[in-house]
Amino acid sequence: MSIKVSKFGGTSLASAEQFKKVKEIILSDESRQYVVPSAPGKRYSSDTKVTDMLYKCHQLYSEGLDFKPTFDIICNRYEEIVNDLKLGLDLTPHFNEIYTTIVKGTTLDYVASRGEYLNGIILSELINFQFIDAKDIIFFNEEGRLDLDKTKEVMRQRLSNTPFAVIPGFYGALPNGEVKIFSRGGSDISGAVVARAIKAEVYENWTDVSGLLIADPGVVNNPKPIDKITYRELRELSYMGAKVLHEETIFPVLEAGIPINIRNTNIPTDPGTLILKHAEVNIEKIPITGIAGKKDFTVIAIEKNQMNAQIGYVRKLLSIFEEHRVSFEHIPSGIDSVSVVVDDQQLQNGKLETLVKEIRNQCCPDLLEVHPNMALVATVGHGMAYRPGIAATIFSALYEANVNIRMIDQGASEINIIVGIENEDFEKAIQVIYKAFVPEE
Ligand SMILES: Nc1ncnc2c1ncn2[C@@H]1O[C@H](COP(=O)(O)OP(=O)(O)O)[C@@H](O)[C@H]1O
Ligand SMILES: N[C@@H](CC(=O)OP(=O)(O)O)C(=O)O
Repeated sequence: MSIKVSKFGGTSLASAEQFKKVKEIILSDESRQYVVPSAPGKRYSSDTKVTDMLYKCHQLYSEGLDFKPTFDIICNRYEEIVNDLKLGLDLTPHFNEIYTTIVKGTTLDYVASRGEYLNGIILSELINFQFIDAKDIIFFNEEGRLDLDKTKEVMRQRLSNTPFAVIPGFYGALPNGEVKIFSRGGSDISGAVVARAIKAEVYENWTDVSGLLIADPGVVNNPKPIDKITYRELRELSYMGAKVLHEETIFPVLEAGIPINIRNTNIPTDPGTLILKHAEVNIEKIPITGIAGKKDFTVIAIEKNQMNAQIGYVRKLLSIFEEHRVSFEHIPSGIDSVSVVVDDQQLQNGKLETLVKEIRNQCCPDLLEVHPNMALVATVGHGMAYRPGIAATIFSALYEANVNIRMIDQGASEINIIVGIENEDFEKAIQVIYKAFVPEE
């Protein structure tokens, strides 16, 4: 029988009202056997996610400050949900255990994971599915990377005896049994792991939008949804900032070819977006699949006469980044020039100054310039390889909007054109590229 794995994001489980919608969705289709919840997210734009409050509790405790008021707000949020759902569930023993574990000096991962843990307990009670703690079936190795083989084996065994279960997202266990979380937004990965282990027919990812949209709805007004998209296009878009799915979500399901279906909890009749190995490209209609971007990068630009003839020059340059454990996003290059694009988060605490000094010493460039406050905008789509003029359309749209392009990079895959622009031009750039490709209704 075909089985669906359904992950519900924080916005889908932010209040009792949202829990009721989730219950209806799950119980309306009995193939929805495994459910992966996130922690309660924002109920309105100025609200705070429970996960953020849990991080805050850990931070306050670590600084020797009183975390009880923040902890109480978290407990009240869960109690409100339980009361409004009229569940005869007493979460007090769980709250007490979490509180005393924090006071004993536990890890950030344990504290952050409790949002999903508590939501899992509530949801399992509401829909009458068994609760399975993710730490018993999702495993990380010593280095903190997901151990998919062990996870698949243990999870398959466990789920074969449990036809209907709720498995909290976002965390698993290290070999020593300690809780370990994925990076932020990682419940998406938990859902993909469960789907892979049981070879689900589909991995449903329920959120607050009707699928992946051509651009971020916070930047473009009412962007069109994408019906179908390939795993690779999704990977490019989510890596470049389309935050509806965690950028690593595709890896567990990729090889097995399990489709991902992004759906809207608030409008469950909408078909959403299907993410597949191959998707037909209708380049006549809209020749691109999506646009995404991120702010806050720095470009370190280097010029050296006859760089192309100096064997090992770029290797020497990149080894400086490696030595200082700084990863880079792109390295666009010319004959006598090369630029290294780095996320600002990698350059804090004096790292930028150290890198610049080392590059000057070891690579003796003719010119070294640092361009801060850069944003990257990626226009993605398989159709690009088949239709000329895509780059020209992007560049003329940006030119007409007076956006200064500082860097251009087209990966070897030909499904992605990335431009580097000033942070302040970020929104405008996405809006004009969208307008250039998507015909108005
Ligand atoms: N290209 C895009 N398509 C759809 N949503 C996007 C896109 N870019 C950014 N988003 C944002 O992602 C949000 C959903 O992701 P997230 O807040 O993590 O949801 P959840 O809580 O369900 O996991 C949407 O509300 C939307 O604002
Ligand atoms: N609650 C975690 C994990 C997660 O995936 O959440 P969401 O599904 O709401 O993005 C976070 O905020 O990072």
